[in-house]
Amino acid sequence: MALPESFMKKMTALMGEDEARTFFATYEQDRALGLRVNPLKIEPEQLRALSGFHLQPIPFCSNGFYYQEEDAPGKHPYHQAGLYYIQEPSAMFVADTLAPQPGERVLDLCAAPGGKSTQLAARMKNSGLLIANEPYPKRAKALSENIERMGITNAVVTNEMPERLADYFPGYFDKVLVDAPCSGEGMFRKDPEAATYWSPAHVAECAALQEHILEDAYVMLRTEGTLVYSTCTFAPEEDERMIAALLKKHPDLELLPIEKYANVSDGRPQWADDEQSLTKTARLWPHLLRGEGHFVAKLRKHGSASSRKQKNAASAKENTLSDYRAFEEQTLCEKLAGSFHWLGRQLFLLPNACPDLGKLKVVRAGLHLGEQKKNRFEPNHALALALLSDLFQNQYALSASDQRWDSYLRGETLPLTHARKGWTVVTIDGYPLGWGKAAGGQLKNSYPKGLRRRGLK
Ligand SMILES: C[S@@+](CC[C@H](N)C(=O)[O-])C[C@H]1O[C@@H](n2cnc3c(N)ncnc32)[C@H](O)[C@@H]1O
Repeated sequence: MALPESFMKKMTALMGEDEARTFFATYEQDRALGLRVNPLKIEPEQLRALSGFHLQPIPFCSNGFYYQEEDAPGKHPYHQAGLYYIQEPSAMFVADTLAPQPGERVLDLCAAPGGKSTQLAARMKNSGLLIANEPYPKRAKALSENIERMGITNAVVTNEMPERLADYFPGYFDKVLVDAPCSGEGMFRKDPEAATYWSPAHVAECAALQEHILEDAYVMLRTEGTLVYSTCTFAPEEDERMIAALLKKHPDLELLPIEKYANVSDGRPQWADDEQSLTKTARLWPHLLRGEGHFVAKLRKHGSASSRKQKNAASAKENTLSDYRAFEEQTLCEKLAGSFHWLGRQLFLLPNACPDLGKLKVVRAGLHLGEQKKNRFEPNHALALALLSDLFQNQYALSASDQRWDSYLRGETLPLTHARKGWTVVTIDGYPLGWGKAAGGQLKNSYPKGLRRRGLK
């Protein structure tokens, strides 16, 4: 592929001719394709056995696998069931570096379309609070759909600028990820268009934006909290130099070592201020491993953090839940417990100890249970995707070898062989795909209109 000339000159000056030649040669090779198995729903061996995909472990990411183009996992109904997330292999290294634990408060500040958020939530085992934020509304919607598909229940998706969140959540988070908007040099193979709008000026603009975002992230970190900063670019201005400047500005930040294995490399201090501790940062290079370019830095904040007293979000009163409870009794095998919360007529089950979300623009608040209609409750798609199939009383079982799944995902009505009525979950080899409503010998299709046929044929 054609690379911008000034990019090639710059990389040659940085790397030296020999390394630059090997590096540029990767642009003539096919990129590696990756998917990450969703441990909230399935184990890798089960997926391999069920799907027949040609999966090979990605050595630098737990649950990450290379697949072959012919597997076409994006067109498979298991994708719609949230059994995996298709993700660039090197990008999978980042969330494991932050390593969030169940029960923690975690912020993913630049989160769309959700590769890293869904990986963080899986590591948190749906326990604790993940705020997944994206300032662009359309991208926030895509993020929210991916959170839903993967069956994540502990995430609040917000659509805010970082500075507004920083006013709201000073000193609040145990862990913060800034997967920054960047000049994308590491993705030229995946997204050749990115190479066409590359320029030195764009690198400088990105660096200026990243500096602001990092400042807001710093404010939101509690004392002894951990920050991970990542980009998918090679530009030192956005990588080592960004971290060198951040450390100078905030001497209470400590750069932490990142464990390097499987050809993940050290950052390059000689491209910044020669501060040797920058070797603790990590670089993933396409000529050294099977994946695109990435940079990752991990830091701890030792200084004090100002904080704001946070109220918890108000719980709905039980007497407002009667239609939901009637639906639950007829449809689910268990009563759901926790903090129920109304946003207008939409009912959510909030993550534990969810803060009051006040005037923030919230796209999703935990598990979206459904909508209050006149005298009845209608379930949301998210509820079907968040529970395991044995928690639903009525199931319509499909298999990947039976093309009726295609009709279902296209929004068609399915025939029934029994007279049972009511909300029914449609499954694919035992994994929920969505809702249907049984009546008059048919299963009416409730697969969301906006998702129909997406990624299919
Ligand atoms: C590298 S992408 C994030 C990818 C995502 N973390 C994932 O793994 O799927 C950077 C994101 O930052 C968003 N962004 C752009 N400007 C921003 C800003 N000022 N503050 C926060 N995020 C911003 C972009 O819209 C984009 O979705």
